[in-house]
Amino acid sequence: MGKFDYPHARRDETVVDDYHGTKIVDAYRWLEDPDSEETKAFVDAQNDISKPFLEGCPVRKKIIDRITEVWDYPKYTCPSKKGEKYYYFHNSGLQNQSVYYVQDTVGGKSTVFFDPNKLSTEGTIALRGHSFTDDGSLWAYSLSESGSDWVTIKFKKAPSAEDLPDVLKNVKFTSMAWTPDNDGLFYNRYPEQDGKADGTETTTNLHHKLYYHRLGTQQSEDVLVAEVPQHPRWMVGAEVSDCGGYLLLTPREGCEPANRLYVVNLTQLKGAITGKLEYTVIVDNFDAEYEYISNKGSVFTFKTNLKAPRYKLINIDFSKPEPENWVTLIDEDETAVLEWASCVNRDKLVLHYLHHVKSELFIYDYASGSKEFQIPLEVGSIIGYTGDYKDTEIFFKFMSFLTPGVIYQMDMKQPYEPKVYRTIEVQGFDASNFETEQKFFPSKDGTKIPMFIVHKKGLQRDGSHPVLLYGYGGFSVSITPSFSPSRTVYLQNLGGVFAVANIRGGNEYGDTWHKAGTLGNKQNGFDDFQAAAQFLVDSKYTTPNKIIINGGSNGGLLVGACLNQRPDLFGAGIAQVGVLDMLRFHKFTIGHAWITDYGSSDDPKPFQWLIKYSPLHNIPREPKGGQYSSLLLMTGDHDDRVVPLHSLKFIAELQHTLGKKEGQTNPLIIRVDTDSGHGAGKPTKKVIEEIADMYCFICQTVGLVWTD
Ligand SMILES: O=C([C@@H]1CCCN1C(=O)CCCN1C(=O)NC(c2ccccc2)(c2ccccc2)C1=O)N1CCCC1
Repeated sequence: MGKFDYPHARRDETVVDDYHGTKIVDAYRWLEDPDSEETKAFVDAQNDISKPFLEGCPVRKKIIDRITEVWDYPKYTCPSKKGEKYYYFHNSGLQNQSVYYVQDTVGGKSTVFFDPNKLSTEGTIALRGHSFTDDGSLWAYSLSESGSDWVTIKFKKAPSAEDLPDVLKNVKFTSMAWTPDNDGLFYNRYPEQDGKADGTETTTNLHHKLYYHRLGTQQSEDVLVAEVPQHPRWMVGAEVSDCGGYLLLTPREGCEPANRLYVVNLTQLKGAITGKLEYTVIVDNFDAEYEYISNKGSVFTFKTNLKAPRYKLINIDFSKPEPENWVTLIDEDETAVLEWASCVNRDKLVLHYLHHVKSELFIYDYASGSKEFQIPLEVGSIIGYTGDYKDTEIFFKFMSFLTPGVIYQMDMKQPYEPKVYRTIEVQGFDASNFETEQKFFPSKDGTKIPMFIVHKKGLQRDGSHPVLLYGYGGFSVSITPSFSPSRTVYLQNLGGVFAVANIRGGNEYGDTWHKAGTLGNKQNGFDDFQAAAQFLVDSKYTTPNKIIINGGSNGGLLVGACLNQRPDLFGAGIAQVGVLDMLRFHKFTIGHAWITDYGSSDDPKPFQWLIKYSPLHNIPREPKGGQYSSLLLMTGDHDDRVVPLHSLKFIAELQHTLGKKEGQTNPLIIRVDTDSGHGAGKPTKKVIEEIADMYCFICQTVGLVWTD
């Protein structure tokens, strides 16, 4: 590998911050301005290096053609009943966005209800959220452009799909809760801000507010119904109860599984909604999360982690809301984590548990909280579910590393008999040639960590195989088995082994597991991931120079931190839309919401945690093993979840520190895509291009060999 002639980037070492007495230089602070000519020139210069390198892959065309071929299979979601009709999303294979269909009966003739592909030539306008009225006669939907978190809410009649003229702008992280009379919708928006609000800006998002929009009026007439001016970071979620009688307000401060709980009795709300809503306080602390499931009159059921880190269901009677009157309906399980619950047919509950990272699905009697039935499942994940408190049927979608998808239908009457409604198939992929193992390995502190390993059957454990090791490790996000068509190309044609380490910080074993990978414990997750790699080496799957670590978002931080700490353990890393400047992340867009997992450098103790692992501030001058691993950073110009400046500053610092060293022959490059964001809603064309570039990168750095 020839050495790279990295672009020159101005270093301004006069930019020095004082963190509680510690001086920290921030030499690439100027890269925090996405609109400066200097930053744009830096991005172009970086793409001028990465693009030729990625396109130089000798098997690039084979990779693109095979990923495209294997991707081109029909995809479906579970049908869901709204009013008298059934709706489902379907992608014929390579459509940039899935299309929303409506039909009279399940499996009957269907027509297009909404096709986002018609809204833009490149498919960069995506459906981000949507909400039907309880009777299915109206549909509110939110659209995002180029991957930004900013959305525009629009409305249609259902099932006719006739457009309504209402348009709501400046909306982000929004609830969409209809009032029972279909009069209007509760939604969230931020105050107007100076400058751009298209996803390329870095402006911080504060003062999330709840408004009520009456259908048929202008947004300027919308009523501000709730705000928390004294807590600008708080976000005010809202939900209307199944019965339509209550509005639940659930303020949160960021991403912690914890919220306050206020309630408004909508039936007592005389006349129209004209101003701030009077609410009753049920919970006024962040000790736990309370997620609404359903209610019977004033008795409300919530999923909570209150003294139950693996979650449980409780009943709160709003006529006597004091905690001493709260009743546990379904207690916390000793090992499995309650992930979600749903009321169906008014008298049943469907509960989804994660048991050693595998899905379990149960039917409970709502009134008594007694378990009635366990739905038999293969080893894998339930990744889709539809059901309604007033309907008698449910649909659920099963997926695993080697199962593209199976949708089941089940009626809520005994004897419970789930029936296969639809099997999703991928032409040319024969799952019987592969196998999935689940292993448990000890981390640095002895904690047992689960890991899934997927590979061709009959694999010789001779240390010769490349391993793509994926991780996340934060924000109570569990990484469960899922099918990826492009991964079959890596397994089949590149002879790779794929592994997912369920490191601490996720929700795999409940909130204890989450907390064990956050704040002052964040290094536990990095230790877990490094131990995963060591386990794969010791078990003779691979050798360090054949391990590629990959993660996105918080997983991008994982990759950056682990490469800094153990460049000798990893041949390559791919960090997508990563959080890499841990001292300044909270200053941009919604970054302040992550303080719940990371802490803030504004406070002395969290500063001490952060400075120890922040990727930007811990690049090794003399990397263990002789050189830094091959690194590909990926980001997009409209990523306003994790702003691109993280990746720009990190690659600049890396190339400055290591790029000129004789021994640094591994590439240190970045790919900055345009009209692209954090990931949600990314058009299929861009998804395939991104994955192809990733495979081209690992082919050329770790030395994968293509076999047809
Ligand atoms: O993107 C992220 C993290 C991961 C999970 C969502 N997220 C976010 O940054 C989501 C940002 C907006 N947001 C909150 O700050 N709280 C959420 C929420 C979402 C998921 C989990 C917990 C809270 C919320 C607000 C109001 C009502 C309901 C929910 C929400 O949507 N990161 C990027 C890098 C580090 C973390």
